[in-house]
Amino acid sequence: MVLADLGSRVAVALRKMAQAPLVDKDVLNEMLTEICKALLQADVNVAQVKHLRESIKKNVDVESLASGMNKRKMLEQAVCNELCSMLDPGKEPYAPKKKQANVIMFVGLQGAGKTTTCTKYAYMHKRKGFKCALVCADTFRAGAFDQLKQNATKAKIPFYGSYTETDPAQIAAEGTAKFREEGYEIIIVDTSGRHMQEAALFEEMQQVSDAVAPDEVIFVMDSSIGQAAHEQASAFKKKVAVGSVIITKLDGHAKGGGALSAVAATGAPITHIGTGEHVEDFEDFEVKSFVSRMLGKGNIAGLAPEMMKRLTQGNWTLRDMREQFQAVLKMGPLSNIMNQFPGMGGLDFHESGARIKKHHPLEVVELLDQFKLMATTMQKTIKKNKKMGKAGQDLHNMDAATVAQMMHKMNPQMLQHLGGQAGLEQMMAEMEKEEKKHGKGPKGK
Ligand SMILES: Nc1nc2c(ncn2[C@@H]2O[C@H](COP(=O)(O)OP(=O)(O)OP(=O)(O)O)[C@@H](O)[C@H]2O)c(=O)[nH]1
Repeated sequence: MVLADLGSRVAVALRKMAQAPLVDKDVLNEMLTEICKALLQADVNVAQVKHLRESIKKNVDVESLASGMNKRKMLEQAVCNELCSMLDPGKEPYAPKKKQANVIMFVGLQGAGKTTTCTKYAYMHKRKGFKCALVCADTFRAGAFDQLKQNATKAKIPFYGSYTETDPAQIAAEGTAKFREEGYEIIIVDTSGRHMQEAALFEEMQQVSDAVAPDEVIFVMDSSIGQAAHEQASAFKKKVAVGSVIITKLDGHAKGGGALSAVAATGAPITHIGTGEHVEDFEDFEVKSFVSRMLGKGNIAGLAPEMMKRLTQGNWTLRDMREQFQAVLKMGPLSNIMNQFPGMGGLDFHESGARIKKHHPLEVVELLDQFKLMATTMQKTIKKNKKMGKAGQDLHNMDAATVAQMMHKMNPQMLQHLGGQAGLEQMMAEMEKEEKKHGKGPKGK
């Protein structure tokens, strides 16, 4: 996802600033300009970027930075805090309660992923022990009921809908009443997608809301919506009481910044993110860990030091990989583990995890080859950079030819997932840091 690109661009700007011999107002301004440019290009709302810039300028004391040792850390923290406060409206989302009916209404633009997300939400809560049911109040899109029916059946969740009734408020009222009577705890009402220009549909959404009196309204937003996100989110908020937000399709190549900054328009917290088309591709959203993952501040040390050590030292054998995979599988979904690695936040390991579990020899070999290629390429480049380091050149200033050569060698899909050149550079820098920590760095460094 492009958000990983944003993270590495912010990290590059911070690093450049930390390397400056003297940090004065000009250097700070230059860094902020670069960060703001990156944020705008990721579709973060213009007003919010302006606010972030002003707030950092106000809160960071350039004089103390000039004499302090931890310039980069301090600024990184300031940027991190600002991004967190942008994503955190400081409000607790609605928490469904057991042993009572919680009616949750889903709203959003056409194609945002509401129907898919309704099932994901129901499935997640079902696994937490709630008795869940789905109501299809989308009479606008032909096939909407069939889609919900299909998803619900697959996830073994009861559903309600109609092929003949055309009034969505009527269906919603009937469905919720039926499930209330049957003692369901989470009753999810899926509504049709609409644009703010479609006044009649907005009216209809309000009628559905009046008919079911939801305990919570969830606004579902596609991460690729861009700068329009703010305006659309505000329009929904004006009509119904949006209590929380779910951002979908964060697995794709969307810039993401627009949807994230729309949180400010609704004043509602993001509770979950959609990361794929499958029912399990759904994660809880936690602001701090999301921002630090986005900025590439993963947690290698705490999670898989042995794995990283072997990779950076070049002792990466097929046997090692098999053992590592087995250990990793015990720890949870592979995507969760790999996302802890700086620079790997955008990699799609969902498929990989599924493939290992199947244990088909050919598929496992193909997967291992993919990793081996990456490990070898990284190792070679790190060695090359050690030489460059002796010649007074640093990894961070790796010449374009080296990067181009490396990009050429890598599987284009993997490269894309790594966030392109910027993501790759950042990952290499983090690996070099790890290597130094393990005492294998070039002499005198
Ligand atoms: N990659 C990816 N695709 C998703 C995600 N969520 C939904 N989709 C896909 O997005 C498309 C639209 O999703 P729907 O659930 O039909 O959207 P909707 O908001 O109900 O659509 P309307 O009823 O027309 O408003 C489908 O092809 C889904 O599979 C996600 O998190 N990642």
